[in-house]
Amino acid sequence: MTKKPDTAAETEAVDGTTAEPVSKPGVSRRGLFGLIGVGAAGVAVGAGGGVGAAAAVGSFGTQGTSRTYDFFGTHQAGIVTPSQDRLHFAVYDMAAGASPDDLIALLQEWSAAAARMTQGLEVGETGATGGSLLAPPQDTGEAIGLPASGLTITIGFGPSLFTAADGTDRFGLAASKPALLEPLPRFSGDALLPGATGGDLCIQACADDPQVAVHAIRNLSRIAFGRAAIRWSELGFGRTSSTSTTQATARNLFGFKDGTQNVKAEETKAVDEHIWVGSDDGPAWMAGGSYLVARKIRMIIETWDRTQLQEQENVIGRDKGEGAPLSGGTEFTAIDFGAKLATGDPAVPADAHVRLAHPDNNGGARLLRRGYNYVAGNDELGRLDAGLFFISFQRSPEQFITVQRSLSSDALNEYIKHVGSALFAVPPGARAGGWVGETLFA
Ligand SMILES: C=CC1=C(C)c2cc3[nH]c(cc4nc(cc5[nH]c(cc1n2)c(C)c5CCC(=O)O)C(CCC(=O)O)=C4C)c(C)c3C=C
Ligand SMILES: [Fe+2]
Repeated sequence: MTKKPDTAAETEAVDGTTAEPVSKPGVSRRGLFGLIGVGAAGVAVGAGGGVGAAAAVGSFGTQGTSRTYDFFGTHQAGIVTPSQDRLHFAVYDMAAGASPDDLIALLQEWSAAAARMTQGLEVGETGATGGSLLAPPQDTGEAIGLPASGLTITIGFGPSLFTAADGTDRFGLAASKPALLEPLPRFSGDALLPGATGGDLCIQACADDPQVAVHAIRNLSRIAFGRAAIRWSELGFGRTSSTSTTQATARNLFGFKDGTQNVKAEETKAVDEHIWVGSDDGPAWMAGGSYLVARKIRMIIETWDRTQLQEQENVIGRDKGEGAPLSGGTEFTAIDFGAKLATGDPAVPADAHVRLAHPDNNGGARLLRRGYNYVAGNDELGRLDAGLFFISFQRSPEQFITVQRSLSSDALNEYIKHVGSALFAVPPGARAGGWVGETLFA
């Protein structure tokens, strides 16, 4: 298997934010911390500011894994940022009795810690080992020696943060709730589990090193202690979408190229039209933000693996090797939905996934998909508990709802089961030194 090299680190920013991918060889937490500790002259370490210092690197080497993305910017990083290899996605519920001030303080502390971790710095000034021997360290320490690894941290607000299930306005936010921020409707075939559904807040941590992503969620959860606790979380590997034309298309667990027709960061007009909330969309605090849909989709791997190749290709509507549409051409050839086989049947079947998901079939709706594979061992029958942790960003939840409704007759449904679901409003990025959610509380 050959893969195009990932050149994102060498390209200019595709994020539409200040979150430029910057390759900084040789910068690791241990090295930075050492430099900070001795007050190294000329080394800028402001929150979100990169540090250009040479130091020992962790076990993952320098190239590719040392890239950094600014936490601060017009939009939050982790949306049009070239999708990293790994995900740790965590959903939190606020503690019973938590006050509006607790929520504000939490968002401020999360933002400050995120700004440091995304630059490859430890949480807190004294980090994992520089503080008092009589106090718990500020940082948990498992990322010492590891570079930033392209870490992005993206924070979102669930419907229940604004109005609890019992109608309570716990944080005085009910009047600020976006009209469309409601739990997603029930879709045909949904088999949702409470342990992978809903929640007050989400954090999407993506990185090219799983330990860096897990370290981020662990430390943010630790900061939340007493104010919010994890409701459910998911680990993902092997990005199933490319979000930049600089990236090769990856494959999902069914072995198909996934993300070919994704919205890509370089399509700036499409990104503005389909992904970022506009200033006239309302509410004002969401301008520059987006909506995140998470769907945990179990894939019935064993059934799929016993299915003929031709059937697999008909289900998707593309060939398995090249990823080309069944109407002909190569991977990026536009699909010709009118093309017919010699038999007179459509080349791309009426119930093929790509036909039903295509914007032409959905009033022009497009999504920025940013999902990951997951494998959580096996079930009691020895079947893989595996699938796609689907994430999409869109300007309005309606875009996802339209496409998902269209997929009710998808041939793929025989091989998948939606077991988790959540929707979050992702506010715009924070100004330098500010915090995510500041516009909501302004
Ligand atoms: C509601 C949105 C979508 C869900 C849920 C979804 C699940 C899902 N998809 C695949 C595999 C593929 N999807 C592909 C394309 C594709 N999928 C969606 C949306 C959802 N997919 C869209 C909008 C598109 C693009 C359609 C187009 O414009 O042509 C493809 C083809 C390659 C590609 O273009 O990305 C594959 C393969 C699985 C396995 C899955 C659930 C487990
Ligand atoms: Fe799909």
